[in-house]
Order: sequence, then structure tokens, then C-alpha cells
Amino acid sequence: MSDTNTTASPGASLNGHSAENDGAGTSVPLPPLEAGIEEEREYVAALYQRLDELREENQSQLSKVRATGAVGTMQNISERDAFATMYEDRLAQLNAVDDRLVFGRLDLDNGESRYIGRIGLSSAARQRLMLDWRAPEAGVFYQATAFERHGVRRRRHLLLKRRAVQGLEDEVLDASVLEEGTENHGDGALLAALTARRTGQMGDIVATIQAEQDRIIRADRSGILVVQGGPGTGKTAVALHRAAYLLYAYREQLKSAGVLIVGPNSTFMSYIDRVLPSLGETGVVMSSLADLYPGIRGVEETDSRVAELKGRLDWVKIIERAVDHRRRNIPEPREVSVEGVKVQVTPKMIKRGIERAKATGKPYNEARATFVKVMVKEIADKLERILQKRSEGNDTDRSYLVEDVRLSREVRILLNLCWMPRTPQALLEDLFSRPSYLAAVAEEFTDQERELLTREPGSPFTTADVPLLDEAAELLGELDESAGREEARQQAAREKDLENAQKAVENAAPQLEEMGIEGFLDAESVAALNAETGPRLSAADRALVDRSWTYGHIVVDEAQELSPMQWQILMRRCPVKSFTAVGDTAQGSSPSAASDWQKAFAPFIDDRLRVEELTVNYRTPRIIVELAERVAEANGLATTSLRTVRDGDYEPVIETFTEAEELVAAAVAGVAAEQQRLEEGLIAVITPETMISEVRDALVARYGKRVGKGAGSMTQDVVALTAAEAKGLEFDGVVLLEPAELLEEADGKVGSLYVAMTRSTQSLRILAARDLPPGF
Ligand SMILES: Nc1ncnc2c1ncn2[C@@H]1O[C@H](COP(=O)(O)OP(=O)(O)OP(=O)(O)O)[C@@H](O)[C@H]1O
Repeated sequence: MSDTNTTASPGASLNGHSAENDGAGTSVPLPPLEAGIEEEREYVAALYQRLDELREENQSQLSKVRATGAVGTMQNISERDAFATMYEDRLAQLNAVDDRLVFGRLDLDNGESRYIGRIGLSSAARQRLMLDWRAPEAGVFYQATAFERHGVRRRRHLLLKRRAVQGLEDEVLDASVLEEGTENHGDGALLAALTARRTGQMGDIVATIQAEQDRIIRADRSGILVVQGGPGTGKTAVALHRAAYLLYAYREQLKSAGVLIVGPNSTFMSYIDRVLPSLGETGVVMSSLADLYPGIRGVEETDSRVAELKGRLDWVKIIERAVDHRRRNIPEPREVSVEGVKVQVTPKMIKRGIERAKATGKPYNEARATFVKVMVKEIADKLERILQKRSEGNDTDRSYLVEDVRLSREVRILLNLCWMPRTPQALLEDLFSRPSYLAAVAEEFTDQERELLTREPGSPFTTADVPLLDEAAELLGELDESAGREEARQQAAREKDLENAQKAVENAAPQLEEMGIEGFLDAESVAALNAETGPRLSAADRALVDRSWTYGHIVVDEAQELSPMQWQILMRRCPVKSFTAVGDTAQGSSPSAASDWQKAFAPFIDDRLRVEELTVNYRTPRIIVELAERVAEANGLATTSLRTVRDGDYEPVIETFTEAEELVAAAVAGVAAEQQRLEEGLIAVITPETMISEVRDALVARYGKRVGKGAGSMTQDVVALTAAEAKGLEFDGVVLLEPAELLEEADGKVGSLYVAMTRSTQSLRILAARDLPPGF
């Protein structure tokens, strides 16, 4: 989001200390190269003043639209609503970027200075005050190094707390500036960010994106980009900033289709959900793997063998057969009674009906309508002939006959038997609760495997069922025959809306531009806000409820965990196959986890995979990473050795006990010990599945409301999680229980123990009653 979010024209850039005032409004003097903190404070104050002005203008426009019913030449009420919503969105965005609005300044060889912030800002006099971090001219802020300066003399970090400038960090890349008396500080801003207390919510890294990360964030949108990186290398951060970047750089293409971000579970989704709003982007769709099928929230698939079976790509064929199987012929002729008259229906007639319906190429439920129509006609023909014979040539009214056939109970039962209407849910439920049905369509599986898949009817759908439901929905189509017509009507209404919106946008453009809303508005989004059908929904809202929605780009976190069937559903959601997949093949813990990216994508693409690597761990101190890598290696997991930014101040502590019963009390004491060691911070206890509830209860008994669920928060500074739940999260201190059992739970695979050991930004304490696995 930016008030000037297209590429800045050269004339609008910040021209050193001589920014001209073009007469309409006052210009803001730029602090000189040698400016100190006071001068920077004045400039930052001017930036906030401009932000406040924009907010007020938006607010007053909003009030005006609401009160008078029109701005400019807007014609009707729905347009008024559309504009009101737009001003509201814009206000929300301006509010979201308030905290640390600006964070950088570049001074270039040509004397030009650029301020870099969360959005672009211009003065009323059209003087460019601050560049959006995603603008092309802002890129060098992240890329310039002393070796490759890109024309940068000095990079200055402005360290803000909310609105207040608290300090400056200068990196001088051009030695001659040093002679002018400034000091080279280097990594202060990064270190400050890395050692800050964790809040339980992921923050943005926009002020300190590193060069290797920036290259990935700004990489071209097309094709599949895989980002491989060890724990703490910023994969999640990079994935989210990339989503924001793509929305900026490809706004036209992505605005209406939208971007989807997929993560492993809902805890993780709430951990990351504040990052994009703080970057001014609110329209992104976020979904966990359990929520990808509208209307269903998959529960966990607890048996990993079942999860693996359901993840196999064989299901594409199996579901196809399962749908086909619901369509069957009768073995021999059968009589149906219509108004007391017996009519014989033959297998040949049914065969013809099925073939004609299939020839329509429509999905199962929609083609069924053709089948019913053909059969009703054939039976009516036969009935007519019978009646004619009986009445010896006297005419019977044909239209009544057709109606009689349609209403006959026996005809209906027969047609349903041959071609049953089916929802995806019902199909899957049948498949898993009727062993003979599964056996008939799933020849890929052994008897034992099929037995594993069997479950009681009415069991809740699991995360692993989600892609199967989607596959079934694709083949079955809409159950309701009128749905297609309704869709067409909505489409027509939408096109009309779009036309109206186009006019409204053209009329209002000059006025909006004056308010700094250029580029924000397009006819598509006004039409979307304006849609006459149902409640007004944004593209993001519509995407969430519409299974057939396709996105312009999909970002997948913890991508190594996805099963082939999960990739299959995502590929369907993005037919142009524009993906950013971030993950670590060493951290895989799901039964279908990928150990090789090329292999994981091979079924879906030909050659479009690009793999980028991140190599620096920003989260975990060296002394903890070394231990984690040693344990991983001793247990047969190859990890790429990571560089770390910090050595760490706290040696990992290992405490052993003789009795397993001692561990829960030791966990409570361990939290206290870590709190004392760190003085303050968010402490997580990571336990095996078998201990989690006992540990949680003990912590609540001791710490009460301070114990948070999921990732915790500022007011809740203690949290208990299983290794699976801790995936992707981070804490100031980690207390890890019984590594031998964590290893056992993962069938001896060390991935999840490795994940658990690398969650800490400061300290790690390991408690064990059993023998420690090798490597400790
Ligand atoms: N350039 C950066 N500036 C400041 N902080 C950063 C930077 N890069 C990463 N971090 C921080 O490092 C931590 C780890 O980042 P992130 O969670 O994105 O890593 P990850 O690779 O996804 O980790 P994992 O695979 O272990 O879940 C986060 O706190 C993140 O904010």
C-alpha cells in the first residue's frame, strides 16, 4: 500500500537538499548528510504530520460521503457505499503503518537522499518525502554493501519507538564520508531487533532485511520459487515480505485475484497474522492446510500412517473411480410403475442415458440432470406406446406423461440407483465407512492399508481429507442444478457493476489523487465493493468462501511438510503456478515430508523450479545451534551448517532426573529458572504429546493467567506446547522435556527434536529422566 505506489518518476525523487517547492503547499527541508538526531527528529515529525493530514483528509471525505451521499459525480447509493468502504480501508491502512513509519535513509553519490518507510509519502506540494520500501529506488537500502555500494555513500537506520526517534545507526559504505567525521557502526539495528524480547506475535523485519533475503523478496513473480533454509534463517519473514512486495510490484495483476498464504496450522497463522497489516497490506488471504476447503475445518489426522496414505497422489485416480462407481447400470430389465402402468426399463436404455449424459463433459452432478432428462423421455415414450396400444390409437396428452414419469416414486428410485446425486462429503464418508466400496475403487492399497482408512460414519473430516474433498468436488460439481444459472446471473450483474464503477473511478480520480490515493483505486475493486449480490465482500473474503477461486500467487510456509495431495489442491488454486514455497527439508516431521524439492514438485511442473538458499540463522545463538546440529547429525539427519549472528550469552543447561514423575515439577521449576536467567521474556515448555496436558495444568496451577495458549503474548509469558505445535514459532527461552521420547514419537526421526531445540532466541534448558539420545 502506498499513496504513490507506482514506480516513482525521476522528477519526483528526493533531490538532495534542494527539494523544490512547486508552489502548491510548503516543502519540507531535508536534513543534510551530517544531520544529527535532532534534525532527523524534525524530519520524522514532518512525516508524521503528513500522515496525520492524510488521515484527516480521508476521515473528512468519509464523513462527507456518508453525509451527503456523493462525491464528485458519483451517481448512486451503491457507489457511495463503495467509496465509503474504500476510505475506511485506506484509514485502516494509514493507522496500521503508524508504528515506526520510517526506518531508513540513503545518501547517494549524486547528493540525493532518500527516506525509506512502510509506505510512500508525498507532501501536498508533490515533494516526495519518503519512499515505500518496496519501490525499486528503495532496493539499494537492503542491497548495498561496502564492496558493492550501488552508489550508496551511507545507509542510516532511524531507530524509532512508536513515533519517537531514539537513535541513529550509520553504515558508511564510502570511505570518504568517514573522513568527514561520521562513525561506521554496522549491525546495531539488526542486533537490536534480534535480541528484543519476543512478544508471541511475529513482527516485521522491514527495517533490517538482509541482502540475501532482499534478493528473494524481490525475485520475479513467475514460476515456482523454493526458498530452502535452516531454522531461524528468516524464511517465514521473507515469505511474508515477499507477499507484500508482490502485491506492490504487481498490484494490477494481483489486486483482483489476490494472494494466498498457507501455513501448517492455526496457531502458526495467528502467530504471523500481524505482519502484513504492519506492512500496509490487509487484503491477503491466510489459510492453514486444515481450512482450504470452504465450510470444513479439518481436525488433526492423528495416525501418521493414515496421513501418509491420504497424502498419496493415487487419490486422483481413486476419487475418479469412486465417482464413476456411483453411476451403475442394472444387471437385468426392471419394471417401474407410472400411475399404475408397468413400464420395463432395460439395461440398454440406462446405458444410452449414461452415455449421453457423460458426453456433455459436465461434472457428475450436473451431468446427472441430462441423464434424468433422457431417461424420463425414454420411459415416457415407452409409456406412450403402451397407452396408445391400450386405447387403440387414441391420443394421450404427452406433457402429462412426462410429468407422471418424473413424479413416479419407482422411477426416481431407479434413476437414483443408477446415478446417485452426491456431495463430496457424502462420497468420502461412504468411501471410508464402506469397506467394499473402498476395495472396489482403491486397488492401489493393500487390505491392511484399506483397513487403516476405514472409520465410523459421521467421523469428523481431517486435515488429510481436505485435498480429497476438493478432488471430489472438482469431479462432482454443483449438486444444485440451479447453481450454475445463479452463477451466470451474478457474473452478468458483476459485469454491469464493473462498467458503472469504471465511470465512477474516472470521475473521481483527480480528487482522489490529490488526497494521495493514486494507484489505490481501480474499477475492479470498486466493483467488488459495489457488487450488488449479497453482502459486500472484498476479493479476500470472496476467495475464502469460494472453492473455485483461483489466486494470482500462493505463498507456502513449512512447505516441506506438504503431501502430494496437498500440493495438488494448491496447484488447482493457482493455475498459473506462481508460488513461493519456503521450508527446510531437514525440519520435516509429517509422514509425507519432502526430502528433495525437485522430487516434491516433479508431478506438477516440468522445469520451472528455482531454488534459493538462506544460510544465516538470525534467531538462535551459536552455542544452541551447535548443540542442535550435533544432535541432528548423531541421529542421522544431514543439516547444512548455518552461520549465526550471535554467539549467545547463555550456555544450554541439561538436567537429568532418575524418575519420570519428577519431570513435571522440574518443568515448572525450569520456567522459574529461565525467567530468572533472562530477567524477562517469553518462556516455552516443549513436551512430548504424552506429557502436554499434565505440564500445562501444572504451569496454570503455578502461573495462572500468565500461561498462554499457542504462541503466547506480552501478558502471557509462559506457554506449553508439543513439538508439532512449536513449529515455526520462537521464544526467548525454551525448556525442553524428555528428548528421547520426542525422538520416539517421531518414529526415530530427529527432525522435530531439531525443530524444538532451535526455537529459542536466548536460552535452552533440557530436562530428561530417560537416557539422552546420542549427540547431547
Ligand atoms: N533481516 C532480519 N532482521 C531482523 N530480524 C530477522 C531478520 N531475518 C530474520 N529475523 C528474525 O529471525 C527470526 C527467525 O525468522 P523466521 O521465523 O522467519 O525464520 P524461519 O527460517 O522461518 O525459521 P524456522 O524454519 O526455524 O521456523 C524471527 O524473529 C525474525 O524476525
